[in-house]
Amino acid sequence: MIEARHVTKRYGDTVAVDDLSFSVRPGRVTGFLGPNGAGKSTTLRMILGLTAPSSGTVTVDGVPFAERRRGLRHVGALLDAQDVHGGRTAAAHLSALARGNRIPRTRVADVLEEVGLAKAAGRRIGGFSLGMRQRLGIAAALLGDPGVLLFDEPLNGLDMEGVLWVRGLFRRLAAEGRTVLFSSHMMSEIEQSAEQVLVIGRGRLLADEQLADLSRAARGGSVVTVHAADPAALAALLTGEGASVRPLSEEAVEVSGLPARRIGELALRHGLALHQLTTKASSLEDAFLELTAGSVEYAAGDGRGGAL
Ligand SMILES: Nc1ncnc2c1ncn2[C@@H]1O[C@H](COP(=O)(O)OP(=O)(O)OP(=O)(O)O)[C@@H](O)[C@H]1O
Repeated sequence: MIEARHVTKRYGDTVAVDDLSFSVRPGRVTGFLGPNGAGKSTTLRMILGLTAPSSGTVTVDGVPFAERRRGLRHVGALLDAQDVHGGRTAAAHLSALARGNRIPRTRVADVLEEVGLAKAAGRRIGGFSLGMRQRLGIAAALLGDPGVLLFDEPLNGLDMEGVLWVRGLFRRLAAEGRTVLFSSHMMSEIEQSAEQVLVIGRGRLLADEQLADLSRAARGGSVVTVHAADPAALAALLTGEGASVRPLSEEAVEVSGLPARRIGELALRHGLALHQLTTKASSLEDAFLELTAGSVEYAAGDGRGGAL
């Protein structure tokens, strides 16, 4: 369990993290979502004790992480895949980490196999692609068989096969009862991989919800385009049911406030022929943009954009 309580981090005049409180529970994958500069990396660094909060507390299983000896056995993390010694081989890099944390050497071969780098064990990291470095970073996080895992933008640089592999790995780690937290600035990545989502913007918590709830809320706000034989009659019917209806053409209307299924059922009951029903896609992305747009408004006037 990771717990942040009223955590604030200031860099001079910049408030990178602003009174943030949340809990990340074991047994499920939690996505940490926010636009560039929202404060995700700073928060992850504070969880790991690499950056001290200006105020507030962050604990892992009740204890500030910096107070734990042999930390890798408790928390595994991938922060920056590029931050490795290029002259070392993959195996030497992991062996050094294992030594420093009193982790059995046999784990090195195990984790290299796990991330698909067994054949590259003896190659220098300097020649690794970004995707290979991400895999090596994930191997380092897994090395101590920790109960808590943190990943900063773990899907960067991975090809489709790599992305699918990471998703499967996260699900398995969570199913084993571990706490898994990963950051991304893309709702689409979170949507495919996480069950719980923490959304931050400008260092503030904007949402802490199960993805299914966020999805339901977003769907409630979705828009359905309906092509019908008699759009005027359909508009009158749906307006009477509380929907907002906007004509699009002679054949089509745009409906908000009712899901496609209900529109279809109402039309059937009143003998109105429908030719097409289309719910506007990527409504979760819209929900995210709406949430973070509010955070930009909150901090308007300092000249920094909040766009993705
Ligand atoms: N060491 C530092 N010194 C000064 N400002 C910093 C430092 N680290 C982060 N910041 C500032 O804090 C804010 C949050 O940055 P952070 O890197 O945590 O965001 P992020 O959500 O991880 O963004 P990204 O997705 O771009 O990595 C930014 O305005 C950033 O410029």
